[in-house]
Amino acid sequence: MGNDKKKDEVKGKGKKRVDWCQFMIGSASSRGGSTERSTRGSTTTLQSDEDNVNVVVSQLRTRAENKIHTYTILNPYRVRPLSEEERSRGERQILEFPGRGQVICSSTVAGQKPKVFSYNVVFEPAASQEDLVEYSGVKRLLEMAVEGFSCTAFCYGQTGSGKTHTLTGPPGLAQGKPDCWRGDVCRGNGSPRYTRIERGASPYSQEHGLVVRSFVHLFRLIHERPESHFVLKASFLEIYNEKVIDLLNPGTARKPLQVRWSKESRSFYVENLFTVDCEELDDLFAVLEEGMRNRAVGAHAMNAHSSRSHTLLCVRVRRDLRATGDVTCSTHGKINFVDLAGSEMTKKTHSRGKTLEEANNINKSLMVLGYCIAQLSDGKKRGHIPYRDSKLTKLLADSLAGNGVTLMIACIAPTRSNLSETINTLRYAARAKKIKTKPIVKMDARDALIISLKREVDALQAENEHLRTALHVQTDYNMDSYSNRQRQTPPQLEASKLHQLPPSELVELVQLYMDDNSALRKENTELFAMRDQLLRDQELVSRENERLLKKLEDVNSVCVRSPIIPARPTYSESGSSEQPNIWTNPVNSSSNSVVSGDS
Ligand SMILES: Nc1ncnc2c1ncn2[C@@H]1O[C@H](COP(=O)(O)OP(=O)(O)OP(=O)(O)O)[C@@H](O)[C@H]1O
Repeated sequence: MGNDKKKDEVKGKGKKRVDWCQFMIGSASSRGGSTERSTRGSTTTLQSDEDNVNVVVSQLRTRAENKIHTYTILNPYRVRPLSEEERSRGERQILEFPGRGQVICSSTVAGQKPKVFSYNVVFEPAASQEDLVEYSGVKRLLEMAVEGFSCTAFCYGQTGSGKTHTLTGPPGLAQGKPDCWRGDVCRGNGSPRYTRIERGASPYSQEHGLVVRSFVHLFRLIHERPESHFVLKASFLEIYNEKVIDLLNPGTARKPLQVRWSKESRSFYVENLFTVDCEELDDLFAVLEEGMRNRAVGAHAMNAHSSRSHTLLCVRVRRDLRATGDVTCSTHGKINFVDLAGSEMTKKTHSRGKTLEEANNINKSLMVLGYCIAQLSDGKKRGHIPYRDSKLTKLLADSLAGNGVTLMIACIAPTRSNLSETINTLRYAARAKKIKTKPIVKMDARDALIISLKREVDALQAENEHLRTALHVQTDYNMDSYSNRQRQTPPQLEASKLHQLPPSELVELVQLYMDDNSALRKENTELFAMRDQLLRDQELVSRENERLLKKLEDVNSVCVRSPIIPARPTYSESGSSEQPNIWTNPVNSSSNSVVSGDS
């Protein structure tokens, strides 16, 4: 009851935004052509050749969809522009972008060589939020979530490097107009530096980040699949000082939620986390708005609106679709958006008191994440992975090494004063690039079983059709041969007339019955032998069918999304004698040999 009221409260907050959402959808699609300009045009904001980007995305497509089961984590990185404050201090951008996904960090020590890092996708300071959505691979991630994969997009990097900006835009945008901050105390912690965002109408903004744009794209994908029924549920939590707090139910700040291990799904989950059914795009916006308003934000020397917690916004996508015939199955995909709190050098941020405690907790959990990434990326001597050492790594375990697909966006600041943190982030990213995950579609065990049984039944029906055809020919032939060659059916007499027959005719009749009986017994033995032979043949056919079905499934799974191969293999037409028919019973020849043996 309380939950329902809360759901209505959260969802109701998004309702008045209908115009904004519709406008967003219209605007986003109408702007589709302009992205080309930003990658190829004179400004060259996205510093990577398009082919490179496409290679990344198509690798993801081929591997995940064809269930080849290894996938390298995508990790583009984004360099934020110099801030006004940095400019006023006379700081300069020290990163160079020579092209082909390279970034050069000039050394601060005289005579030392500059460090060169190389990536698939680099977003230079002038890259727009739209570029990020178009070329980071997040659209592909959303498609995969709709198809039933577990996907995660997260931003990491030092404090003030632009993680929150990349995910949700400038401070306050996801909740209302930017820069509409008040001096309210957030979450009653007594610190005047903690601010609460004033709500207000938020018109469409170019500054909206990955999350809002992803929501719009997600709904577009759903509308493009009218054959399926979708159910979306969203949750939003934060990990603040190693405590899990439900951002849609901030009362949990007093009684943090527990992270538990599920034996069934073999992953960690948050107990009693509030989830909201999202039937409309507005509902998702409402979840984002509510969560962003409740998250812990603070100020320190390096960022006036610094996130003091890690947040995880999860949208679960259940898809009910007709699998084969009248069987419906459900896939369970999800997309997580994770905004990590930034690593901090407390000397630089001048953290004290509460901010210092937060910084220590943030740094500790990021250090555990770093260990996990280092272990996972070391393919050969992969040892114990310390997921259990922090709440963050417990909740990201599945994204990092499980059955998920992950996009890690490394955010970096361009100035000399941040060089050592920048190099750390780039090293982190280089390690993360080596991690492999094994994406699989999540499906109900019951649904998966029904589908496989249905397939088996279809295959057996086809097989039986073959066998029935083959058996008809043999049975008719054999019955004919018996009646022609061996059996002389005795005349049918009524029992009452038997005693009227003369003894000689009676002897003859008994003889006839004895012959017929022995012929039938012989026929019976031969039919049994034939039945055994057919059972053996059937066994062979079944095995062959199983093999062919497996092959067919393999071929199908390889072809199903390939742009060059038709979605389904074309079976050879019945009239064509050149190509072997995939359904031809390979044991026909052995069945025939039974027949020829008999004749
Ligand atoms: N690409 C960008 N374009 C314009 N401004 C940006 C960009 N990236 C970041 N900024 C600005 O830089 C400031 C710091 O960014 P942001 O708060 O997103 O950093 P952060 O990495 O999330 O920091 P923290 O870890 O402390 O939360 C913000 O004012 C933000 O609007």
